[in-house]
Amino acid sequence: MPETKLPTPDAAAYAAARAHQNQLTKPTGSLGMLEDVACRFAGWQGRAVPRPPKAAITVFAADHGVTAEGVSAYPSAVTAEMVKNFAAGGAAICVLARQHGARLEVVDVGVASPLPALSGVVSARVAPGTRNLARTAAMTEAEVDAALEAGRAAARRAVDAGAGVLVAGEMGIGNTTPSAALICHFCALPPEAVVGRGTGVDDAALLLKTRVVTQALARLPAGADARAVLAEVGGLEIAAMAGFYLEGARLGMPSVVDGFIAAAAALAACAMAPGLEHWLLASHRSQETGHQAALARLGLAPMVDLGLRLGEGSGAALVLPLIASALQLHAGMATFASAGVTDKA
Ligand SMILES: O=C(O)c1ccc[n+]([C@@H]2O[C@H](COP(=O)([O-])O)[C@@H](O)[C@H]2O)c1
Ligand SMILES: Cc1cc2nc[nH]c2cc1C
Repeated sequence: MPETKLPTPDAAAYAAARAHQNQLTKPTGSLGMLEDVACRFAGWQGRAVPRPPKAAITVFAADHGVTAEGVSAYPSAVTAEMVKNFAAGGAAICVLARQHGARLEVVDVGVASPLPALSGVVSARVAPGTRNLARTAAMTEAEVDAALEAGRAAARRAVDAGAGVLVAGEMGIGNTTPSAALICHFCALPPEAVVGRGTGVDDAALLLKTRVVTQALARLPAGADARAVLAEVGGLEIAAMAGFYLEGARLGMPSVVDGFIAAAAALAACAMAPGLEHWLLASHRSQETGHQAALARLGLAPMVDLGLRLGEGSGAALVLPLIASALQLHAGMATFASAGVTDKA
C-alpha cells in the first residue's frame, strides 16, 4: 500500500480560534473540552470561526473466525441479522442518525453469510469473515489491502455527499478479540491490561479470550509493519475503518473515533500514517478494558463517559450535539469588548 501523505491542520486558524475563545464572555478555559473542539475544527476547516459540519456515519460489518473459540456472548449469526436491522432502521445507530440528520451507510466488508441486496447497505465483501486468529493469520495482506480500500472508498462517498465530519462505526461479533490484540501490540501492553468482556462474556470466557490474544500475539514477527499486524490479528471491518480514517484525513476531513474497536483501527491507521491523530477526536470512554490506554496512546481525551459498550458508531453519534454546541458557542457568544464586560486583570 502506498504511504499516505496527510495534510496538517491549519495552525494559524487554530491559534486565531484560541485567541477568539479567550475573548468570549466566560472565564478563560471554563468551557473545557468544548473550547478545544471548536479550536480543532478551526484548524481542520482553516477558518477561525468554523462552520457547523454535516456528519456522515459509516458502519462497517464483518465476521470473525475466532468466534469458534467461544470469545463472544453472542453467535456470529447476529452480525448478518444486525445488518438487516440496520437496513430496516431499527438499530441504535439508525435512531441516532435520524435524530441528528446524519447520512448513514452500512458497508459489508466480510459478513460470513451472503446477504440479500439491502437498502443503505453497500456490498464490498473481501472474504466471508476472517480466519480463526487463535490458530492462524486472520487475513492475507491482500485481504487487508482490499479492506483498507473499502474503507477509503466509503470515506470518499461520505465526503462527496457533503460531510464535514466523519464517523466510522462497526458491527462484528467477536471483534473485541482482534481489537484487544491490536491495542496490546500498538500500546505495548499485556493482554490482561486490555482484554475485556466485549458483549458480556463470563469469567471463564474472559480467561480464554486473554489466552487467545496472548497466543496470537506470540506469532507476530518482531518489527512487523501495521499491514502485517492487521493481517495476523486484525479484522476486515477494523482494516476498513483504518482506511476510512486515513482517506478522511487525506481529504482534510476529521473523524470522530467511537469505542474500543474504533480505537484499535485508529492505532493501526496512525502506524501507517503518523500525524493522523491530528485529524481525530475521541467521542467517549468505552467500558471495555484497555480503551482508555488506547486513547491515551493516540493522544486523545474522550468527550464523555456514559458507560457505553455498544459500538456501531453510537458514542460518536451521541457527541454530535456537543460538537454542534461547541461550534455555536464559539461563533455566537459575545466578547468582553462587544458586551462591555470587564475582562480579568
Ligand atoms: O465500541 C465498543 O467499545 C464496544 C465494546 C464492546 C462490544 N462492542 C460491540 O460488540 C461486538 C463485539 O463484542 P464481542 O464480545 O462479540 O467481541 C461488536 O459488534 C461491537 O460493535 C463494542
Ligand atoms: C444485538 C447486538 C447489537 C450490536 N451492535 C453492535 N454490536 C452488537 C452486538 C449485539 C449482540
